[in-house]
Amino acid sequence: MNQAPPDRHSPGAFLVWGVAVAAYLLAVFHRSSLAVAGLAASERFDISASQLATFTMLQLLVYAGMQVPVGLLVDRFGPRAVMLAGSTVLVLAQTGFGFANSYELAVLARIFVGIGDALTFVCVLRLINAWFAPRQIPLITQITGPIGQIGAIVAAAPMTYALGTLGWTRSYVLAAALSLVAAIAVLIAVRDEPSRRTVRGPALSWSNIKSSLGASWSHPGTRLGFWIHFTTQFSSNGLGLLWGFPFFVRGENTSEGFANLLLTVMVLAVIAAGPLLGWFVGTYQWHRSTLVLVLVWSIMLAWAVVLLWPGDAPGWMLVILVVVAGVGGPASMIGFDLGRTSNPVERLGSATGLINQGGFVASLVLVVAIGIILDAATPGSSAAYTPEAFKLAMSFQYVLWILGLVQIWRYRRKTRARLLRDDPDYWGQISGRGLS
Ligand SMILES: N[C@@H](Cc1c[nH]cn1)C(=O)NCC(=O)O
Repeated sequence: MNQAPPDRHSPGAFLVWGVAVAAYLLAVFHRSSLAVAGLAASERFDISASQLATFTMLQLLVYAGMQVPVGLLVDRFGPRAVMLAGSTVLVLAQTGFGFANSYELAVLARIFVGIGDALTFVCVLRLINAWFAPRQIPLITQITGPIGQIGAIVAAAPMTYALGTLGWTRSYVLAAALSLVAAIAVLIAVRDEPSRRTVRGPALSWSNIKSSLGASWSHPGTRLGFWIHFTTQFSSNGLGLLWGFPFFVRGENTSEGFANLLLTVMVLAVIAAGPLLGWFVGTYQWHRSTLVLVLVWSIMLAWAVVLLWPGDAPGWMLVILVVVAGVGGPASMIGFDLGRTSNPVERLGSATGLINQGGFVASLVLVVAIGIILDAATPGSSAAYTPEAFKLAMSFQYVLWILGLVQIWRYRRKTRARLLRDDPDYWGQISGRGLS
């Protein structure tokens, strides 16, 4: 007889989750710790703006490229071991970045920051699945994403202060020390499952890898998760990671102070929206992708108003834009919920890794495309980009949205059909509350 799923989390779940989320928050902190150090980095390594942007692009590239291997590692060695490796790599990489005295060494260190960062998030989701009851998982997952994003805020002011008072090397070594504390906490407090400190999956042979990835990817729910992640988060990532500040200041003629305020409001919207979306996803499972469609249309509409506004869009409209675009961040977490309900727990790592590539690939394409369009639309080698060039560059987002929406539409139909085929009673079990 099938056992009913537990209704409550296991004892100790919040301790394990708290430590894992702290390690993830620190990973986001390291990911973002260069954003405020741009000027100091330019001076230290004697580099141009495009060399500086290379750091961000490389980090995104490494992060996205690592997701599938990381997912496989989590399924093989369990989240505890992989998370421990992630925190350790971050300690070494940030220390290396602190001592790097050439651009090449700094790039190498940043690549390892990307690797350590990539090793963390998939583990957190796997731990949530092992420790919480199925009905709690959507909410806890949705809260996790935004809490992690607080790392980006924490990176801003304290890092600026540390760089100003302690100098480059000591600031980055101090930042590295935080992840050393996280590594020790993971070692002591995290267990892969309530009943076992460590779990081990099948050996990583080619045939196992092929069958695990093949099985995850062939389920339309994993693909739907990928395209949801792809379509929802690139707009806020593009603004937050690189282009938001220059777009507001040069493209919309705001003051620098207001541009910073807009980026802060965006992070606050991310944090506030997480629990609301978590509640919705947990309550209306059947309507997960409908919510995503409505949110993506809203983001597209807000951008259309700003880009088509004659002259500069008013400040209040820019506030609406960052709030609506910001909600896309937590909305991308819905992709992971699709991965969860479409894959058995032994394949959750690889499914999560596949899905998590989506948003970061889209963000990378956007960040690069905006740079290329800005350069092409600006005469000579000048970096004095005009508002018109910015409007054209930001319009590139519609290419990604249209591609993403078509794929979401296709795979949501297939996912619904597959879930009902696998379990004809699925609708009966969740009706009134909700599918994809
Ligand atoms: N979508 C993000 C998380 C998020 C939640 N709210 C805003 N952003 C995501 O994919 N996270 C993975 C990671 O490593 O950060």
